Amino acid sequence: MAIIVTGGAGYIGSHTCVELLNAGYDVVVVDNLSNSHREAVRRVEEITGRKVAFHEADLLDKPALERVFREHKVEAVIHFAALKAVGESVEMPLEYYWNNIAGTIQLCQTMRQFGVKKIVYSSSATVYAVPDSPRPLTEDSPLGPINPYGRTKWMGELILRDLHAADPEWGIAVLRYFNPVGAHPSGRIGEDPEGIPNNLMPYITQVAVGQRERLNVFGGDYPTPDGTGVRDYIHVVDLAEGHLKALDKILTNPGYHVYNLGTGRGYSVLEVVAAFERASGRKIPYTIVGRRPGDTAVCYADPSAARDGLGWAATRGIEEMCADAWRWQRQNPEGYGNGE
Ligand SMILES: NC(=O)c1ccc[n+]([C@@H]2O[C@H](COP(=O)([O-])OP(=O)(O)OC[C@H]3O[C@@H](n4cnc5c(N)ncnc54)[C@H](O)[C@@H]3O)[C@@H](O)[C@H]2O)c1
Ligand SMILES: O=c1ccn([C@@H]2O[C@H](COP(=O)(O)OP(=O)(O)O[C@H]3O[C@H](CO)[C@@H](O)[C@H](O)[C@H]3O)[C@@H](O)[C@H]2O)c(=O)[nH]1
Repeated sequence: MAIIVTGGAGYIGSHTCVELLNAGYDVVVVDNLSNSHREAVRRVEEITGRKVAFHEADLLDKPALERVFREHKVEAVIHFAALKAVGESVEMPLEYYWNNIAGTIQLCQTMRQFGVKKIVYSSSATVYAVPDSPRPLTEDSPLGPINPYGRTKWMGELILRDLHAADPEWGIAVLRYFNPVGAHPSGRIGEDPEGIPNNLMPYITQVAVGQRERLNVFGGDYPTPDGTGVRDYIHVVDLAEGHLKALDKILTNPGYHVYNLGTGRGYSVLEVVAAFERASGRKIPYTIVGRRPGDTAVCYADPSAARDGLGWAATRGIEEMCADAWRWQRQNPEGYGNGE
């Protein structure tokens, strides 16, 4: 029996494939490589010493998806495939709704057709409404994403909830990630953003390696201890392990489950910069500039539902996140390169 990983060539998907293979699962990756490289899957095989069944296919290509389900005996699906750039989603809402929503619907239709009713879904802390005052977000905090990308993640959740209400045989785990960072400790797989990174950690690592001159810190006047934004950074390997726990859960206990995956601890931008400097021995020059539109002051998880419901808690701290992000960047200054 195999697990289909959609988006398995991507950042979080590739790390999850490593954990699945190490735990003995057979892994089938479905990815259109729109934001990833075939090389990532080869390196997953190298790290684990196991083979991955790779299908270069788009979730919107129904016959291709059916071929995958026909070829493999599929037990469950972990669904990472999505477009994820907030700014781009504002410019291209139709592409985002089409890819993320139509892709999810078509995947679920095909699953139903082949009698596969277990799915782990990648959601995001971005589905939460901005709280009036900083407090840890629990799964029943008010929802209200403020950009098209966030709305696609939220709509995906609603579709899955309705699916479970209509057919309770479905086992669904919705995982709301906070801020995934870091890389596999081997330094062989990691985050490989195209162009100028939007996110803090890849920007910092590119400054450290000399590809960018200095970091712009977006806002120094937030109501936080040092004035910079606070986020709940989570090591991507902790996140990957959370997916295995979620898979165990739905394989043994159908239902509709929602869990935050975060550490419960927030770090400011300047705290991350300081931790990275300690981990890398490199100085990160920075300038404090204006706030980035759409950013909130503070965002961190209450991770207790995942602890109680999945027996999962993040174990890797900020130093390890920085050390692993740095090793990946240093060993792969061009990411996976310009190849496939
Ligand atoms: N990285 C984050 O900060 C973050 C935070 C919260 C949630 N998420 C969610 O986690 C998931 C994985 O994110 P990631 O950071 O690994 O992104 P990523 O871009 O590295 O991975 C997504 C993968 O999906 C593939 N893909 C996209 N559309 C596809 C389609 N229609 N058919 C087949 N493949 C397709 C891409 O080629 C890519 O390999 C996404 O659903 C994202 O929304 C990410
Ligand atoms: O060059 C940069 C980049 C970021 N930041 C700050 O660093 C923090 C983290 O920013 P970033 O890494 O972009 O993460 P978020 O803005 O928290 O958004 C991420 O986390 C959300 C919640 O999971 C997801 O929805 C988004 O897709 C994902 O980009 C924020 O305070 C930013 O203002 C900077 O100061 N300079």
